[in-house]
Amino acid sequence: MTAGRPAPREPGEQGQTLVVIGARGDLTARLLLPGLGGLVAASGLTDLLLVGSDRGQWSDEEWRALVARAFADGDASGPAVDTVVRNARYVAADATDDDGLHRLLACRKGRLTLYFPLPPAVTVEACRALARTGLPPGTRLVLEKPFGTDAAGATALNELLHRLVPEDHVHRVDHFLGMSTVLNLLGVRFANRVFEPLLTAEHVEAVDIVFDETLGLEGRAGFYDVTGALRDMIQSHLLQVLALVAMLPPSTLDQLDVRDAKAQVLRATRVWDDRPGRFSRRARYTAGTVDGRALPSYADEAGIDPARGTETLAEVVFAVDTWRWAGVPFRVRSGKAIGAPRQEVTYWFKAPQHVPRGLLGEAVGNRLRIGLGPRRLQLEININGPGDPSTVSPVTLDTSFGTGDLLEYGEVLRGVLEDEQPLSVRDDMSVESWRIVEPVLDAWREARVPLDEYRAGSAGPRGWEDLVARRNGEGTAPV
Ligand SMILES: O=P(O)(O)OC[C@H]1O[C@@H](O)[C@H](O)[C@@H](O)[C@@H]1O
Repeated sequence: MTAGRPAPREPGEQGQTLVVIGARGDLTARLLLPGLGGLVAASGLTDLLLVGSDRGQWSDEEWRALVARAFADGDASGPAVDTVVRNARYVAADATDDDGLHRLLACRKGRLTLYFPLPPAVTVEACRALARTGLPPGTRLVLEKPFGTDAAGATALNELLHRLVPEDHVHRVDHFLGMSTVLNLLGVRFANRVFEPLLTAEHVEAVDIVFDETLGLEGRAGFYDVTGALRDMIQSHLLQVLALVAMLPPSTLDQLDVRDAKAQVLRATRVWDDRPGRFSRRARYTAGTVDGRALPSYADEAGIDPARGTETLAEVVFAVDTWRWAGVPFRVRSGKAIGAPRQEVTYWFKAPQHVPRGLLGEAVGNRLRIGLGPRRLQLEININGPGDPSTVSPVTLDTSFGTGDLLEYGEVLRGVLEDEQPLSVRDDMSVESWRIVEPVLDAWREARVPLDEYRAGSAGPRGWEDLVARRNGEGTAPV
């Protein structure tokens, strides 16, 4: 998506420094560095100083060994990769403390990018400390979700960030926006005359955005138990996907055009009928087996407070109040520890308005399914099968997407290092996403929606076989 052009520089700048604050955290080794390794290998980026920083004492050698392992995990090799590993440095520092920050800032060469793969409260503390110490001109800040914990928190965080750097130097990372299939939504929708004119309320009955996973808690109790599926997945990644699924065709792929089009969708999005008590569901898993792995009940996982009632599966129906989508339910769901999980966007087309009398068989409404994993596109249509030519039955046209050259984090980091922002979440969107889900969080806090249960490895709670359907604002029958 990005053009591969060199990032603009401040006068006199040479090279760039990427400081990963929280370098010894899980996300750094598992996702960030493998993605960065692929990017370094693909772009031949040798003038990058990669600085790891964390509270604990560590040597440069220990950091370099971690970087080398993670780059190898991302299948990255070659001279540029070796150079970046060889030059990498580690600085022991507490990023919420002025002395630590001074030590960190002193090691930079060229343009500075500070990456915070940290919990929101620590990121805020670090930004407050940066506001005291000051930042070299041209510094870029990179944040991981969640961006605040509610709309007021996101607004306050944005104000704090804007005291440090202008908005166009802030990258709010959402790695779903680096997924090749998510990026493919743009190609599928806007490069095909046969799809885009039909993706409107006139022809589409409902849109589903589902991202269920086999993964359970995976040792992330500290983060997940105060977050839950609604905040972890729907408020962030899936509302970003919804914006791409529903946005008007942008004039160009420039960040301004794409982000304006997405922001317009988010501003128009609200819980269906403004009734979160009715148009949302939540559940959590009990003990079971997923992919041959035995999982304990969520409530029995180490570090969990069962009384908190955190959901591991959430479903919400949204309306997008625009001419194009008026009356079309967007059913968004994400769950953990789901057997045979679905990860896809589905446009459900209305039935044909007239099927000629005499045509036999069952003409089903067409479906366009865009797989987020596995990456494929399926179009369900009606044709006549073998035998009577006037008898129709459904068939599926099925094709795979090409994979991207880079891992998701590599794609996102390319935007960061090349100073392009179409894949990052703009300040206004970070607040809108909270505004959209807050009525659901309130309804759940007030116990207006029961917390259901489902066995780990099952498809979800009994009675949830179909997504919540919303027709004329009533009923729970499938569309
Ligand atoms: O499938 P991916 O790329 O790992 O993305 C899903 C993950 O996305 C993360 O942002 C969530 O915090 C995780 O809970 C989730 O498992």
